[in-house]
Amino acid sequence: MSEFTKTPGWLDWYAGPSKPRFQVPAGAVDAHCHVFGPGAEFPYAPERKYTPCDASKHQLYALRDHLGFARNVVVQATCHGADNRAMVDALVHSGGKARGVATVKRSVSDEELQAMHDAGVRGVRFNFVKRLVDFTPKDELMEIAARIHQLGWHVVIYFEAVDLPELWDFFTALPTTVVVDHMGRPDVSKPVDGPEFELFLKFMRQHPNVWSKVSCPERLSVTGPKALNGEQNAYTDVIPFARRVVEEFPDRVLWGTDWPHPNLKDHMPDDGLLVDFIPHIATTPELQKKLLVDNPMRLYWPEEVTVED
Ligand SMILES: O=C(O)c1cc(C(=O)O)oc(=O)c1
Repeated sequence: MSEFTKTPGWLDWYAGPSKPRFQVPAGAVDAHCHVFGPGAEFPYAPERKYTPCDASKHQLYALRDHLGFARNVVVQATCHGADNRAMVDALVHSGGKARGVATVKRSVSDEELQAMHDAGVRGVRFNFVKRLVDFTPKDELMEIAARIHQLGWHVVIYFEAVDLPELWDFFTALPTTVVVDHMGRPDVSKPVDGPEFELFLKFMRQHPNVWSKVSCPERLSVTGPKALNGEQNAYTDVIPFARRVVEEFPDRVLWGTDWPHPNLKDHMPDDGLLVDFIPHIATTPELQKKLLVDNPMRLYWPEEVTVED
């Protein structure tokens, strides 16, 4: 038994998800998901802002198989702080089918970085969402970015759309590939061609090293409908935003389930129905293959990608 008590109101991940109607292409990668603990084996960090339910690597890999994915990218969840043991353990037990994104502090040693590299870590995550993490000075983050750049890793950034103007100079100074979580969390009640989302598109347009995950419609949607009870047209208000990014930057987009969906307050989606959301935002087989196979393979398993002339 874990000694941890879940945050009040915590929603557990959806047990018994439906089988997706949309069949993902062969070799598809769920490029954004997490493990939580289990807390008894990998304790949650003292500085965490929430205490989740457990969500183990075995449960994650069972979901991968059920949904038809071939691989995962396991992103360090903030409830584990900079203690990457649960994430690294998941990579090590994936049979080479998972790579990871870590959270590190300035004090991390070169040996620790190399050990994480050997386990399959290929990026670090910088989080600017105030409800999730305490502030880290930008000079510390820039120092980390310079170090992990030498390992060929990239930086994943998580921020809210309203904070992009203030973070712009820092983001555009990063020396690595930069991957934005969940499209920079647009307010989808605002127009897709309005100034806020236009700034995000400009960020990607002007900086070819910037990629975006077109994930988390369940987090961004205001009007729904929710991916529950067989709903095949879920989260319609998010579709124009995600489709816009996929169509303008087809070679720089990634998709992930975000399982086990930390901090959802309203509902917990059926992950099978989340997969059925994909063809609404990547509308052709070509776009789907780039989103789900070619792009994540290029970023996370480049040694397996053969370059075509
Ligand atoms: O919006 C969130 O609450 C959230 C949290 C985390 C995390 O705690 O790592 O990761 C995500 O991708 C999203």
